[in-house]
Amino acid sequence: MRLVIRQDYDEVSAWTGKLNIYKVHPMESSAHYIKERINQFQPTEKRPFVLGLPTGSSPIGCYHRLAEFCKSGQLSFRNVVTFNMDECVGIPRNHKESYYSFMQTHLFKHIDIKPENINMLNGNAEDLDAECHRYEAAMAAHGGIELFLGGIGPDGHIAFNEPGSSLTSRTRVKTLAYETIIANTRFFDGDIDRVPKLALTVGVATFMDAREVCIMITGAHKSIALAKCIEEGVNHMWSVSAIQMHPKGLVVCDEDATLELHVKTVKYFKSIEHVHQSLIGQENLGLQGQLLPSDKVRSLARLSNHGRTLESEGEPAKKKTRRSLQ
Ligand SMILES: N[C@@H]1[C@@H](O)[C@H](O)[C@@H](COP(=O)(O)O)O[C@@H]1O
Repeated sequence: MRLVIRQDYDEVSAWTGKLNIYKVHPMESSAHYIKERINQFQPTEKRPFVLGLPTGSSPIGCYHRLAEFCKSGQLSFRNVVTFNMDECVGIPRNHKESYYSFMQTHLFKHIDIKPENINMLNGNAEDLDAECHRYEAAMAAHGGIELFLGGIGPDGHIAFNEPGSSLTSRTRVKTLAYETIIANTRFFDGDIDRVPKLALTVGVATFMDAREVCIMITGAHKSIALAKCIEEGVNHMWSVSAIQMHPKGLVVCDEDATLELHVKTVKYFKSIEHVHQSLIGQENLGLQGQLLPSDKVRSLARLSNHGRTLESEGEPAKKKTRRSLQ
């Protein structure tokens, strides 16, 4: 799993062009990352790129940047098929707080996606269980999800997989946690009676089945969840922690979200990114395709080893060990 740390929400959403202290390659932040993935895939009508999408405040900046890419001709959604991860039960589709409306407002009406390529769960279906089965079958019929983008709640849930959700869960009807219902009153004029208590959601296993997953985590209020996700074991009480089992998992977070991580963990992932960029993003380091000079590699290695004794420039390890034993 990779952890990419950006300065703030804007940098997590989309690289803005300004350099941060780590001078990291633009494609690493969410919108650029998605653009690169879709463009590299070279989707066609017969072989579309299948993208999983979340709602919430976390992806809004990323969606706006994707729309800009589309307008400027750097990206097209013509051969992209999308599957949203969840939907509330019992809210009319055109209600301003339905996830359908959210997606129209923030992404779909600004891009060139074909309406028939948009897949969303129907929270008003007569048979909700059958609707969930239909959704799983539709994803499978498209060969599965290529890249699933996600956000999390402060309690570490992905989609609506509230704490205690089975890590093998599939798309299903879910009762929302009291905290989530309270959090959602902000969308319903503070009136708890109007807040949906049920939702349809992809399962943890549905999400993790994607060939690649990318989770955006911003804000100090999600820092405990990030620490649980990164530094502790896989645990159904923090469903996002299942990402540890994913062969291609990426978490993009801001500095605020790292508050509860060990300094050592933050330094470790930053140093890994340095080395990674030295191999794939040379232009940002001013290197035109050649490998980093050895002194740079040595100083990066020192960083990534958290201060453990390392051979220093030109000095054999043996000599250093002897000296430190004296
Ligand atoms: N079902 C959604 C999740 O998919 C989302 O990740 C979470 C956090 O939302 P936000 O990004 O606004 O913090 O809210 C809801 O619970």
